[in-house]
Amino acid sequence: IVCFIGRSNVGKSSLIKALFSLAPEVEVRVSKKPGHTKKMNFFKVGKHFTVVDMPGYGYRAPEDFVDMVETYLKERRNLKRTFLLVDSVVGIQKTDNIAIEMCEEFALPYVIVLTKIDKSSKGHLLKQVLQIQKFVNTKTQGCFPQLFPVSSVTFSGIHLLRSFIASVTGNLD
Ligand SMILES: Nc1nc2c(ncn2[C@@H]2O[C@H](COP(=O)(O)OP(=O)(O)OP(=O)(O)O)[C@@H](O)[C@H]2O)c(=O)[nH]1
Ligand SMILES: [Mg+2]
Repeated sequence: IVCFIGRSNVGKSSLIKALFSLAPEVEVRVSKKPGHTKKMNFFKVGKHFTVVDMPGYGYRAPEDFVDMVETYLKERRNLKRTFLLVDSVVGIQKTDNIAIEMCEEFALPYVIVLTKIDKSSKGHLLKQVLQIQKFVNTKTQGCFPQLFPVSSVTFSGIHLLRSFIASVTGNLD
């Protein structure tokens, strides 16, 4: 199992949709309104692999978010990796820090994915990437050292992330 967490509207559902665009049995709902995903959604991919789309935290998050998500992340034994999505336009926000602290506290192996890279200029993106990379290198323990910048609109970075997920879940063919 791998799961995707991040602030409301950061692009979790869109990313899952982009990653599994080749697997038509995976049907992901995306909405313009933040706070769209209210429950944890489980998508079975193949026989041995499940993806979890989590509700977003922050703005218009469901009230039981903390209970639902924290409890899940804390107790899930076969959770292979947690993908923590950060909006590349605005970088790491307060609520992202809370999620990062939660991953650190539960000693979850997690990976930071930068979303919506089509929205900012190359220069702005580079600045955010360097800043977040420095944060990862100096302030985190459980975070994978490489960032994955992606766009669900242009599909930039999607192939690499898909391969990474395949390798951590043992689904490489
Ligand atoms: N430009 C751009 N827009 C994106 C990208 N990914 C998502 N969006 C837009 O961002 C909005 C939110 O996307 P969702 O995938 O629903 O976000 P979410 O994180 O699942 O949101 P919640 O379910 O509310 O937590 C939608 O309007 C998407 O079209 C991207 O890579 N580039
Ligand atoms: Mg969603």
